[in-house]
Amino acid sequence: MAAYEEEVFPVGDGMCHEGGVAPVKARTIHELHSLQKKKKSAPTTPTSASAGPFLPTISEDELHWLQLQSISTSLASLTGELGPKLVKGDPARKVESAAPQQQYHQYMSPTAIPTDTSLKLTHVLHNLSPAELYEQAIKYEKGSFVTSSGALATLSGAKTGRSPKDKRVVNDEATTQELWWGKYVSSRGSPNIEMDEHTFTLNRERAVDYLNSLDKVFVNDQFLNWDPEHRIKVRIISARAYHSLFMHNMCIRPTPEELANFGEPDFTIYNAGQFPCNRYTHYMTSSTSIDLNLARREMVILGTQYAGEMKKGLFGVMHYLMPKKGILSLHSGCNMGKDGDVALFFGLSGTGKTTLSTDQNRYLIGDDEHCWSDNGISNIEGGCYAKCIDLAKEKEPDIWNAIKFGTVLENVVFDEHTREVDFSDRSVTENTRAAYPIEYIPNAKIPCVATHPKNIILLACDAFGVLPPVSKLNLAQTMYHFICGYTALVAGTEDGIKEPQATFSACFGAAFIMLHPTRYAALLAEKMSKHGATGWLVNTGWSGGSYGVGSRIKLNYTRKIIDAIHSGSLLNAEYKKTEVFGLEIPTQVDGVPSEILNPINTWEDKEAYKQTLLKLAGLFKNNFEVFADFKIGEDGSLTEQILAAGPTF
Ligand SMILES: Nc1ncnc2c1ncn2[C@@H]1O[C@H](COP(=O)(O)OP(=O)(O)OP(=O)(O)O)[C@@H](O)[C@H]1O
Ligand SMILES: O=C([O-])CC(=O)C(=O)O
Ligand SMILES: [Ca+2]
Ligand SMILES: [Mn+2]
Repeated sequence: MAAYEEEVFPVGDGMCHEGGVAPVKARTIHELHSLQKKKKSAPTTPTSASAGPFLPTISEDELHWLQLQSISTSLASLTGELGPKLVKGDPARKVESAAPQQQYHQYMSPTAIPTDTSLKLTHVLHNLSPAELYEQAIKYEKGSFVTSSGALATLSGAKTGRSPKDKRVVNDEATTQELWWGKYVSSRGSPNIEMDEHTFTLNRERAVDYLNSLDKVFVNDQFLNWDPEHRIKVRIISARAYHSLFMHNMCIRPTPEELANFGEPDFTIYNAGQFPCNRYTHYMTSSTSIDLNLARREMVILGTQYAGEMKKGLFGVMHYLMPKKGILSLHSGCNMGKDGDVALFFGLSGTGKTTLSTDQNRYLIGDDEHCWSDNGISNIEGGCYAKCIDLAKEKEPDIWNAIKFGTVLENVVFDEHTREVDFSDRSVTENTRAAYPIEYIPNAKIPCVATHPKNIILLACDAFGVLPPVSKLNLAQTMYHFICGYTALVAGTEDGIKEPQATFSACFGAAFIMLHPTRYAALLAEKMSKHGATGWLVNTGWSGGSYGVGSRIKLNYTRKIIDAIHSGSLLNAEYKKTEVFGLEIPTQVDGVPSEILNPINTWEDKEAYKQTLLKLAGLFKNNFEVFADFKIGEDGSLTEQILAAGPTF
């Protein structure tokens, strides 16, 4: 009581103090604000072994100067004009003090002629932290909100998925020989449609001009591939905080020391997604263009703001660079058991790579993109990209809990007042996504590397409902199904689609591969036999009938099947061979009703089952015809076996 009275009625200096606490140590509001911020540190991906203290060898001013010089060079036109005049920091923060020469950097070419662009200042927001990017997004980007769990909800605009038909690759002296070229996009064909160097330059100029016309650009300098021996330095220049935060989460984040020593990037993305390409430009068939120039090591994005375009664009680059070194790049998830057994999860979009590699009983190495080298497996990325349509806390607790501060939530719908997300709402798109740093999964293994895999799990979401929930594959069958890359989903949003749509996508990722599929297949066969890995085919799709009659296999059953693969118990189970596809199916799996293991048991109409099975077998046969002429590996001896591993009917 006495103490309380003393606070309210202070005695001593005779002045009236409010609350009696020590007064703030500032005399002006400006001074007060300057007290609020401490010296900044760069956000990083944690490394298990501490990198040691950051000991800069040059001053911070010099470092910023060098970084701006490098970025100005990236943004300079190829015509030899002046590069943009760059300054670090938010344009909303005034740069009044110090002489302008010390403030900005500009790329100078000897013959440079000033242009209006080269006279203005562009602010560079270089490797901002998630908090800074949140502020940028919320202040300046319509459709950006903090959700009740702290994630940043954003809209990707008109495009809510990738645009494979708008991808172009420069056909030059080197690539004309090396790449797997296609003329048009089909689900089974090559994704690489050519463009020439000149047209690339036109689109590059368009993107660079757009970016240089802005008051500010975001620049991310980051890494790909957790194997230090094969790491790639990437720079992403973009116009939206959403894009910068997405890549911050998805690529590997440098330590302050690594950022100081970053130097020049190995690959640069110019993301001018808000600005369309010019439809009158040669090779353009829409207002969207995603252009890859492997010689220049550059990618240009025009006319789409979907962030997955950057993620998968870089994946394509890895699919080119890695096989050149004998390293296999894989569209797969990866996790590791407590005893060190490693599993890969292959599968097309929506088949369960992220869901099944995120397992509370195992260490997560990565959910989507890996390399298999002589050193073992390494994740390419620093984050995960989970589908979140119908996400439920009980079924996928780790993914649910990862949707917190720092996570980008794309195209979800939320309560306007509470900001609670309704994961079942498909109003914007079916393809709602969460992008979060990998360390948001509690049992992620950092660094994200592992030994050679013991199990290779091929995931197919078979909406025809005729593939068994699990089958054991021999090497030839594994190769056959890897080359086929089958899945069949039902487009949930489109009216009237009752029939499942079969998709065959070579190597479970034809949209991203750069070389002929047999090149990757040969590497997989070589590595699987060398390291003695076992292949499995897991159907995460329909049971008890096709889509419309049956239902999707319970996630809980699929998890039990995966558990039995990991533990080794399924390897020693009793097997029966199926007709047509010749798949070895177990008679029993712990925690799974035995009758569902052979799909015919779950179909009421056995005749319909047989017809559907033959129909799917026919689709497999047609698809494989284009690969029948190719030899796999040096002597091609595996080719005959692979051809024989398909369905017979
Ligand atoms: N039995 C099942 N097994 C796996 N996933 C299931 C199952 N039943 C339903 N699902 C749902 O299917 C979806 C699988 O999506 P997931 O994000 O794992 O795809 P992905 O293979 O990682 O695709 P992408 O390459 O596009 O990221 C999830 O939404 C998951 O909840
Ligand atoms: O790239 C995307 O948009 C999502 C993804 O992982 C895939 O489709 O394989
Ligand atoms: Ca995924
Ligand atoms: Mn993917």
